[in-house]
Amino acid sequence: MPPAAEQDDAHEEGENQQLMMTTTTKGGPAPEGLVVGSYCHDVLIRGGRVVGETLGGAAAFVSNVLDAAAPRGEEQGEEAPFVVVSKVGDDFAYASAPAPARRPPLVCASPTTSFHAQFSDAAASAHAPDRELRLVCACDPIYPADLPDRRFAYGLAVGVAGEVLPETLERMIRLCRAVLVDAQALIRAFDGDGAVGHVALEDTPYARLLPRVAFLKASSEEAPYVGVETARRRCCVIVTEGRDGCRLYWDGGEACVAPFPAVQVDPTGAGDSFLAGFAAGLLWGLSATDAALLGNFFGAAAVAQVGVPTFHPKMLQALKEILEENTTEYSPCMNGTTFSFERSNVHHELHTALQEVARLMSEQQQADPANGNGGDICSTQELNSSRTA
Ligand SMILES: Nc1ncnc2c1ncn2[C@@H]1O[C@H](COP(=O)(O)OP(=O)(O)OP(=O)(O)O)[C@@H](O)[C@H]1O
Ligand SMILES: O[C@H]1[C@H](O)[C@@H](O)[C@H](O)[C@@H](O)[C@H]1O
Repeated sequence: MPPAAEQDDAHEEGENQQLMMTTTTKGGPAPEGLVVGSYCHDVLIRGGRVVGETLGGAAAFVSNVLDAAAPRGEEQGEEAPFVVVSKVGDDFAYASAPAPARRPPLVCASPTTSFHAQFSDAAASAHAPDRELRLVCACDPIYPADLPDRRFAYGLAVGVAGEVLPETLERMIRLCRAVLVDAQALIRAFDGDGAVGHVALEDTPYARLLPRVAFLKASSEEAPYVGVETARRRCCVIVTEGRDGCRLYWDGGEACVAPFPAVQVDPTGAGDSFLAGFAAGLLWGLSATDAALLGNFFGAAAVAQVGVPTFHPKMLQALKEILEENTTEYSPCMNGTTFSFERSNVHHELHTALQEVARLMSEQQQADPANGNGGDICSTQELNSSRTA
């Protein structure tokens, strides 16, 4: 007997089933998500010296943003409805940090995934890599059997060290109606020293799954390995462009979405926070191009703080009001067989309102940089030399 959640797979195959997501009227339960990818240890190094140690892993940044911005139904209490499947070792140092404390990882015999991020002293340009990453330890992969045996409205595949296996992504696609994937989960390769490189997506076993993925996000560094022109015929591709914002490419159209201003102190987690903000925007019922504004908003918020950012409750309240004003139903753009991609008539208003919140947030951080440091041990001052305008 197949697991309960897979019993009706047979009739769904060939129906592009993950593009089907029912509309939920506001006031009803908000759609539940599945986030797959491991938390990790990030060691930040500059000039041969450790300048910070922080919680990392896309799952940590993603949980943080979904908790801040995903809609939640009145009955669903304080926490946004999503499950995280993540693996760490018993050396994991951040079990009591908010994201892992709320959604604890599976603890296994291998050590926690750990990255050394080497920051260059040269001022980062918008697209050049501003750090070199080296994988120092890799925890166990996440297997299909590690995923819960039930259905989810949406899934986020956000591995950092190849832990989301092709068969795990395939199972996510079966369990979730819409799957959003970070290309870094699919195309990273590590040399003998752990240095992070990339392989062409087309040469990986993930390529055949693309037509069943809703959105694929890649950084501008990863985009050439994704092959945007081929990939956009299979799913919507979003390329993030650092302080220049992002671009969306779908079959038949594309859009450029403006960034928000930020004083960058640590670029880590910008892409992760972008993807979660984008997913939250879709969940609120925005079109993909409008949802990318929320992605850019959270990407900018991420770079302004070291490690997983903290958000001021007043900022979150303002954001909720803006989203409630500009949307009518959860996920109406995910019904039927097509997403809505185009810029809508709320785009401009949404951008202006979010810009005002971003401005207040940035003023607050400038006035009290300790606020923005989220309690991490890395000195903002030390990383400030990588500031971008
Ligand atoms: N300096 C910045 N100013 C404003 N917004 C930024 C800045 N850097 C990044 N962002 C926002 O964050 C998004 C993601 O950034 P980026 O393209 O650098 O991702 P990334 O390279 O995948 O990041 P990471 O691997 O560190 O998570 C951008 O599309 C943009 O919206
Ligand atoms: O914590 C970070 C973050 O999740 C980044 O997005 C990823 O590129 C790094 O590998 C990871 O260490």
